[in-house]
Amino acid sequence: MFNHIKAAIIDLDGTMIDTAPDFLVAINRMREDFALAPLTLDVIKTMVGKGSENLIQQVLSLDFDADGVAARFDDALAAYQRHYLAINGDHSQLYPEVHEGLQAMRDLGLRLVCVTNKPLAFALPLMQKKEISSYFEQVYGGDSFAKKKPDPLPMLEACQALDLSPSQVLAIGDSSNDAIAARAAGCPVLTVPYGYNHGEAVQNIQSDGIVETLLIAAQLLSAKNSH
Ligand SMILES: O=C(O)COP(=O)(O)O
Ligand SMILES: [Mg+2]
Repeated sequence: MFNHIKAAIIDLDGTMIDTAPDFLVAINRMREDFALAPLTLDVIKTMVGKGSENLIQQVLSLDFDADGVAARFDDALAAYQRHYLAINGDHSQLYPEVHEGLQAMRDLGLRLVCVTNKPLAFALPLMQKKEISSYFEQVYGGDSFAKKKPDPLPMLEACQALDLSPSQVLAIGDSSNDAIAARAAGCPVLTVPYGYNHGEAVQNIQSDGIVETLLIAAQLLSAKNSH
């Protein structure tokens, strides 16, 4: 299955960086602005993965009905974005073996692209700050295309920009979003078990395997490529 892999599309939040603590601070500052009680990290983790708009929708829905959410949505999103940009990366860290895994993939000759549902204006400075930008030839955010993961569009656009067929491009992510998007695009996909999967067990994700770290993913690729 991994014999012809030429590139990898790697997810950001929950796959390379444990950003839930950043989300927690930004969301709770926004909630404070609206005189709402703070949320816990465990609750935030179930809400991350489908982009900022979806996150704000879920957060407001805890306290307001559909009309109440709609009335506050624009102001809440703007407040959240302001708070997030002010602390972006301060409370988050790389998962174990991310540098090693990315370097091992580059050493195998793989081209690397990041496809995240995070807005590009958050993703780019965060990746710079955590010193992983240089591994990637391109980064696409949740606002780079007309649709986000789990729609296959971002994966298809990334493959087209690489000038590779989806079967030559391995996706690696932490959530069902990544796997659904990858499979619909025709990319093989691996799952890391330590991220955020909307509060669902990672074993329920329809993927081609679970890899404990990005370094294990690279080792799997090198083992398959040598046969
Ligand atoms: O910002 C999000 O909703 C999650 O982004 P991800 O696609 O990098 O997991
Ligand atoms: Mg993710």
